[in-house]
Amino acid sequence: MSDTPIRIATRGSPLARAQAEEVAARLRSAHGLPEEMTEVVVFQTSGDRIQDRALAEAGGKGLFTKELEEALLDGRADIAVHSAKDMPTVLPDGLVLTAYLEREDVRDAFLSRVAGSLAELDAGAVVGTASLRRQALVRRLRPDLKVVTFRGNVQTRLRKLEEGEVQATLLALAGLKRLGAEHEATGVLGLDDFPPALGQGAITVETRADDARVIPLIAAIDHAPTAAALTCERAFLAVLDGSCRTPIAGHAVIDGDRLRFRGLVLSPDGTQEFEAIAAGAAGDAEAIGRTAGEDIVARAGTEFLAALKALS
Ligand SMILES: NCc1[nH]cc(CCC(=O)O)c1CC(=O)O
Repeated sequence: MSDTPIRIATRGSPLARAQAEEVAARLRSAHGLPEEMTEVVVFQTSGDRIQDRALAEAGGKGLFTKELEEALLDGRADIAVHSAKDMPTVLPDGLVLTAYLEREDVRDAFLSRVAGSLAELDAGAVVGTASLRRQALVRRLRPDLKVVTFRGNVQTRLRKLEEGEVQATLLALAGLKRLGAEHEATGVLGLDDFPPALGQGAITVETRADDARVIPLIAAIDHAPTAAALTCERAFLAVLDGSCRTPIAGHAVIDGDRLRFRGLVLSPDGTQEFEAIAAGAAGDAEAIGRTAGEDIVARAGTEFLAALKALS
């Protein structure tokens, strides 16, 4: 191997940097590389610049990845580290997802200073979240709450919670854990009531498709069960993801060589939902996800899905 460092592109948020450092550390330990062989390079993305509106309004998917992918394509970086949840289902030509690290807890955390759980919030209490999935799931469980769009990094959100701007918010437990801020969670939401976003809790590594030096190095840190789960979830999303305005949730679980999947599409107000449950061999991950997506399209009808698109 040449002794040129592997340049690792990341966003600048504390969570993104922590994830990039984790990939760097795993790469060094998998291959016995010295510290100076990995170099984390920070890029600002549009998603980081836009702070005043819901991301779906600003263009949705791709906002956290585009600038990192441009850096890969023009050779300013060798790999890009992303939250799998933020990855569009279609990548630019010439780029591939080469590895997934072992998945963290996929569940959402409930954070509040005034209630121990979503069920304990007073009627009319304000819940802040920018995620259409979380908005729809909250409304489905508690139509009496007031749901508002709420952005910013974890620190900003905690401050707004402290100042009483909202009575509760929801965040991925995985992100809190990676930031060493798990203690900020008031509680953890159950998977039945609160299925995660496709890809939640998983870190993925993107490379150039023709990078013969880096691809074998990255492949060594891939976690096969996580990769199978994510292949299923991304296939499901690819069928349904006509619009980033679609509240959509789902989760594949690998148990030995078996895969179980549950996917859900909701109306934004949480009153309508379409669920698909599927299982099969882990080796058929992609087909299971795709079939589950097609099953929902068939039942929900293009009309329901088109109505969601029309919202954007
Ligand atoms: N959309 C932002 C984003 N992308 C990934 C995570 C958390 C970490 C993960 O799911 O792996 C978050 C923040 C959140 O949803 O709380």
